[in-house]
Amino acid sequence: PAAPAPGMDGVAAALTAAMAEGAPGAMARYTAPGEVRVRTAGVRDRVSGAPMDIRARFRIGSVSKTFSSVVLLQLADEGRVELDRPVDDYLPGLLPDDRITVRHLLTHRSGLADYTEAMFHRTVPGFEAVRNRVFSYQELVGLSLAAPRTTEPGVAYKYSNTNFVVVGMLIEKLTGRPVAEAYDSRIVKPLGLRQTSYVHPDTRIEGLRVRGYLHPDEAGAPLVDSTEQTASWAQSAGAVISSPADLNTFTSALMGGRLLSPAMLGAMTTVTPTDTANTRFYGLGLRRYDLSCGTQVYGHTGTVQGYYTYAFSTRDGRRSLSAMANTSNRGEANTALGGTLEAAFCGTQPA
Ligand SMILES: C[C@@H](NC(=O)[C@@H](C)NC(=O)CCCC[C@H](NC(=O)C[NH3+])C(=O)[O-])C(=O)O
Repeated sequence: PAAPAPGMDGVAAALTAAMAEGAPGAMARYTAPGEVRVRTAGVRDRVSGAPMDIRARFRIGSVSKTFSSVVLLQLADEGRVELDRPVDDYLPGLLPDDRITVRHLLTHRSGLADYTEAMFHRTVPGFEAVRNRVFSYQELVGLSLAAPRTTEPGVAYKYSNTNFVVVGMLIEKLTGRPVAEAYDSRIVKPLGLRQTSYVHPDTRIEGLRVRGYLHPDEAGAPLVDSTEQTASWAQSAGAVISSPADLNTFTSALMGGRLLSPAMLGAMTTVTPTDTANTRFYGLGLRRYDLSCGTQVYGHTGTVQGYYTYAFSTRDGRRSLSAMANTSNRGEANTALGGTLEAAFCGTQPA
């Protein structure tokens, strides 16, 4: 039997709490030198009753932003893009303000409005309106530019999916190839991520999958199975599909220095605070959470219809956690799932 793992009891409690808040199922995978620990809870399919399965694939939402950031930072390492140059130098005329730099996109300091706020103001109607639609990057940027900018460039942090849509456009302009090929050749293949794919605009999750269930805005209304969608509203800001093991491999490899030069990883992990409590930070397409035990973890969170994701590692990449619950539009479930971080990295017992 495995050695006692108090942290994993806390992880299991967090998964149970996420279910109590409305997730049909949840799971987490924790890796440390010489150990892999797994907890699963509930179901991955409410109709068949199939139990949650740690091998299953799901939509990782904005954890995709870290994949996109890694590709762009590799291009910066290769001298093919400069972070402090205006986006206008690379995508002339796309943005209305040539003071917006590449770094402003990666740090959410561009001031470009987030088109998803209007798109998903009404959760289920908004989702149903776009779940089978295919958008061009240009259309998504157009939706953003129809709304007022949120800040002068560089002045303040304001999270916006638009920033990583433009990052996707930059990657395709600089490489001359679709962003899917960049993920594949620069991350998926080198790290052997067999469960990770970018299939936009295909709506299916191939293979062993977790079905996602969206909570409507109306209390008591039935869950909506949101598994199949193009995720075209998100693309390079949120359309990657992966698994717990692949997310552990990805965040560990990133923080362990396998994907970027030490200088570029240093730039990526140079953060500014995003909360008043000074425990949440953002770098370049990367979040930092400062946990109660003093451990700092780096990675990203994800929210896409039917799926909440956390994928984080310690700064040296030696310890990593990925966690998922197959629901969304239910903040309490997301917060409960987030409890896996403190439990796993700080070894806390259940509350
Ligand atoms: C915040 C998160 N961001 C992401 O993962 C990106 C890709 N997702 C969003 O911007 C949320 C879109 C609406 C989700 C929908 N909500 C609504 O429709 C609300 N009316 C839902 O909860 O499924 C992150 O960076 O961690």
